[in-house]
Amino acid sequence: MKALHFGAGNIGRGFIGLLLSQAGYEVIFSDVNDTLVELLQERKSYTVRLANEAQETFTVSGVTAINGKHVDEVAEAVAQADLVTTAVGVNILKHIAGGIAKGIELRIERGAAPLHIIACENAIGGSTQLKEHVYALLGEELRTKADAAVAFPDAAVDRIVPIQHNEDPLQVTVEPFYEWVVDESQMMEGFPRIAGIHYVKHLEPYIERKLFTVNTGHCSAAYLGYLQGYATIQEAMAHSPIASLVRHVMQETGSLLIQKHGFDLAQHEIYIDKILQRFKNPYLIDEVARVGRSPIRKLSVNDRLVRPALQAYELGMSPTYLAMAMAAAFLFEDQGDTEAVEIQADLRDIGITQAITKYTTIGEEHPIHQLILTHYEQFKQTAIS
Ligand SMILES: NC(=O)C1=CN([C@@H]2O[C@H](COP(=O)(O)OP(=O)(O)OC[C@H]3O[C@@H](n4cnc5c(N)ncnc54)[C@H](O)[C@@H]3O)[C@@H](O)[C@H]2O)C=CC1
Ligand SMILES: O=P(O)(O)OC[C@H]1O[C@](O)(CO)[C@@H](O)[C@@H]1O
Repeated sequence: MKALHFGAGNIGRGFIGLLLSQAGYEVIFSDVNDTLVELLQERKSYTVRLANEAQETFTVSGVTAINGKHVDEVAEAVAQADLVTTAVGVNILKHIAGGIAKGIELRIERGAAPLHIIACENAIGGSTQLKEHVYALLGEELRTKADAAVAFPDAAVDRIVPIQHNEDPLQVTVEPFYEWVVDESQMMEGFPRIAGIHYVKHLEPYIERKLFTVNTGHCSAAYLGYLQGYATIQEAMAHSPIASLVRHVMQETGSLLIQKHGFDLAQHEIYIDKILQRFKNPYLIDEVARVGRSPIRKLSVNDRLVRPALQAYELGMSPTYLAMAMAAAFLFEDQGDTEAVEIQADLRDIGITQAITKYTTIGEEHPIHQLILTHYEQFKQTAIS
């Protein structure tokens, strides 16, 4: 069985590629990074190390790669695959849609078996978003045929894999924990289950619990850590006022999740505690710049800060800690991050009031807008204590 995975980066090699290989798939990566592609083609294997005391190491073998810049090669790989997965970044999905659309066309011409395409990105409805990009490239007749031949089940993926600075560019160090949840209600009948994936009938509670706890908490630690001058999440979380604020943010989203999805309070506290420990993992060095990356995406209406804040507000809560995290996001500067640079330019040109509305969609009349503004002004005056 062949799995074509888009994105031979940290999650691609350190999580999805590893799990699919262990489940018996021959993994073919598609990437636009020539070095990664050439090394995978040459060596056909790489190692994954667990970030714990034992430093257990796995060798993933029988893998190869194709260059994602060669669309016809990508299309042929899609046509021959038994499964397609992605971990390229949600903003990149539109760039891989062309090869996937051509591949689907080939599959339909050849009468190939049905295919599942699973986007493993930090986003609500990642596979659905990919489907929209792909379908936009197919004519009406092909779209109708694709409905019967291809499914795009949404997924939630959780494993912390920092940016790597290893001598061997293919080696990847990952935290021991992982969770991959797939919406089986969007799958086609008779598709073989993959060991290691948790299939659920309703994904929303799982993706919201993960995105609004792990990702909300993590980016809060990054933005607060940045304000305090820390370079890594481990350093930021060792500063107890930051660790305490991050817990408050997660408890705020926790109240929402418990009320909305009926999670058990005690179990959710345990979930939060475990995640705080994962952030502090002393065997990983996770840069604030990575975890805070793409602040425009992270401040957007359907992402980890604004979405839970608006939902909490609708349920009668005042999301003050989420507003604090958003305020900190507006102060995040990184010359290497085009989104952070764009926000800072807008702050100079249009000011914070209009920037809040522009990036979060939360208008000046909304109480959350005022909360963000208040925290922003406070952060500009005083350090976190
Ligand atoms: N690193 C982590 O801990 C986690 C990341 N994620 C999500 O996984 C996705 C990937 O994240 P990372 O692995 O950290 O990023 P990464 O930057 O390490 O990997 C992304 C890979 O995609 C490749 N790529 C870019 N454009 C491409 C294209 N057109 N075709 C094929 N490949 C292309 C890049 O060259 C890179 O190798 C993101 O959506 C992220 O939010 C989800 C859970 C955990
Ligand atoms: O990949 P993104 O969405 O930029 O955000 C980084 C996030 O990815 C993760 O590494 C894994 O979900 C989180 O630790 C972190 O919040």
